[in-house]
Amino acid sequence: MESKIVPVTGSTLVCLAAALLFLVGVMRRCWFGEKSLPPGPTGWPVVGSLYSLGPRNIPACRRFAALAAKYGALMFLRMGSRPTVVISDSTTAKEFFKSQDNNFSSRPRLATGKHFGYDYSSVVFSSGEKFTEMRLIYSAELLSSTNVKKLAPVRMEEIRFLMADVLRRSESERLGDRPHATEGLINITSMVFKANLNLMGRIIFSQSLFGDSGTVNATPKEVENFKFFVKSATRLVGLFNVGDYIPALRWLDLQGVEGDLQRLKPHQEGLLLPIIHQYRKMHHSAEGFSKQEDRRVDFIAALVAKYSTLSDENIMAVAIDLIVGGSDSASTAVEWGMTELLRHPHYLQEVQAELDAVVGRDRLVELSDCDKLPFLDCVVRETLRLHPPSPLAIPHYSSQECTLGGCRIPAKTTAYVNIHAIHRDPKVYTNPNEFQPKRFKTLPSMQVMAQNCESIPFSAGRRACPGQKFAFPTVMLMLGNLLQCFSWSPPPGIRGEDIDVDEAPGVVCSRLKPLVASATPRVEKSVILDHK
Ligand code: HEM
Repeated sequence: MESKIVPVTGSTLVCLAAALLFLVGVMRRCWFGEKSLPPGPTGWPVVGSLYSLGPRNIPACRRFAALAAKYGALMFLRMGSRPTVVISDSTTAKEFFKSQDNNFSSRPRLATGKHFGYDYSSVVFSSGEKFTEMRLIYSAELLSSTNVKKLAPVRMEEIRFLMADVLRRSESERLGDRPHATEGLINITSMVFKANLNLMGRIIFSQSLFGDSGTVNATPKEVENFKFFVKSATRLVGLFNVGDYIPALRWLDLQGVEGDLQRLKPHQEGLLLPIIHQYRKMHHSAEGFSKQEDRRVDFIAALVAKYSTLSDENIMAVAIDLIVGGSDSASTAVEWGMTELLRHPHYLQEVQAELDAVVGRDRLVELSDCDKLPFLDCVVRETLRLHPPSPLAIPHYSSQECTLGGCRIPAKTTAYVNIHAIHRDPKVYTNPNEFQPKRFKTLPSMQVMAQNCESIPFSAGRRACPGQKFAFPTVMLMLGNLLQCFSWSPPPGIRGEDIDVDEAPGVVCSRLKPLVASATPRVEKSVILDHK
């Protein structure tokens, strides 16, 4: 019989090579007992599972949770060319933070870290020695227990400004100053965001960006540009930028992310650079900072005075970390707290009854009251459980191959801790999708639940939020004072339970649409306005 010679084409070679690779893989596993990767979607060549995640208008934490329901609490997928694991329950999270905390304490290098983190030098975006150095500076100069105590009066002042703002607005509503009914409503989302941004501005460079507290040396245009920068930065940090996951496509900048990042640079630097230069000049002047009373809790002043090795860019990077990360997450928590209380008026009344009993109506709620307000504490914990502001934390990145849940995780894997999924685990929480603050009356303390990774709104391990000690009371005090000073009701014609809970897609999971409501003062004006 005549033997047929099959011509060797390019595609035959590719098939042969693929078969050979597969065989080698199987043999390695047989001979060396190599563990397999965690289960997960197969994905496509080049794009991996990037486009299998579902509609982009749904927050990524929900898309990952839907996939985890199919593949399990430890899931492996390729986001473009990046190997990625997603952790979706407390058992796996506990193992992750216990056995792999060091290994996964880096951050993947994404375009936002290059631009906002000035070449990955900020706390949020840095890895390795730079991260250790920056975290130490944070602890020493800003977020230690002593410093957090020093910041309390500044926070109280900004909370008072917020109450005064709401009061003014509610009065103009009642006096019918506004031609359209909706114009007089309180836009809780924007007012609380403004208050938190002002608070972070005060802490970082002694200036508020809105209103008249502090001393703004920048021109109104520079301030406007900076506000625009903060809003845009939050949006950009929240995107899955295709160029980060498929490096070959980076130059195409399909979503325009790199372009936007470049364009924002003058906006962010227009305000920050002159402040840093002014501080450097003051530091070298004969008077130094000693006579600048109002700068005593100012973070940039401390960095300029004590860390001469930090460049202007390093300092801008940490300022941006704090402004973008600190203001948006805390205001998101307050807006969700108000949303749920408006949806559940009996809880709103219960908090107000507790405030009346403990604080009374002739002063504002202060930090020293927080320990005596157990129901308000439950409301804040339940809000952070059901609506964690950073539901996927910030991606972690491994340096070495390791084992997790009995599976092999390759080196250089990106890890997402799905806090949203962990907080809705029916094994830990009954009716996990419902807002039931009372559940925390019987559940263990916040510390114990954090150690067990059952309640981790601030994440856990080495990269856990360093702002927690400041942020939790901030949320409690903003919410407490909004409820103490005002009676709240949904906009006319809308029932509480009909207020939507639609989420914006992004790293910080805020409301999709701003929360608006009617407010009527329930304390004398003087309680808010007359302050010695
Ligand atoms: C309710 C408010 C807040 C929540 C829920 C929150 C939550 C988080 C979460 C989940 C992370 C990621 C941790 C990880 O990657 O595993 C984080 C990181 C961070 N947060 Fe917060 N945060 C809040 C407020 C603040 C405030 C007020 C500040 C500053 C004063 C702050 C500063 C930071 C910084 C600098 C990081 C990066 C830490 C690192 O990369 O090592 N946060 N936060």
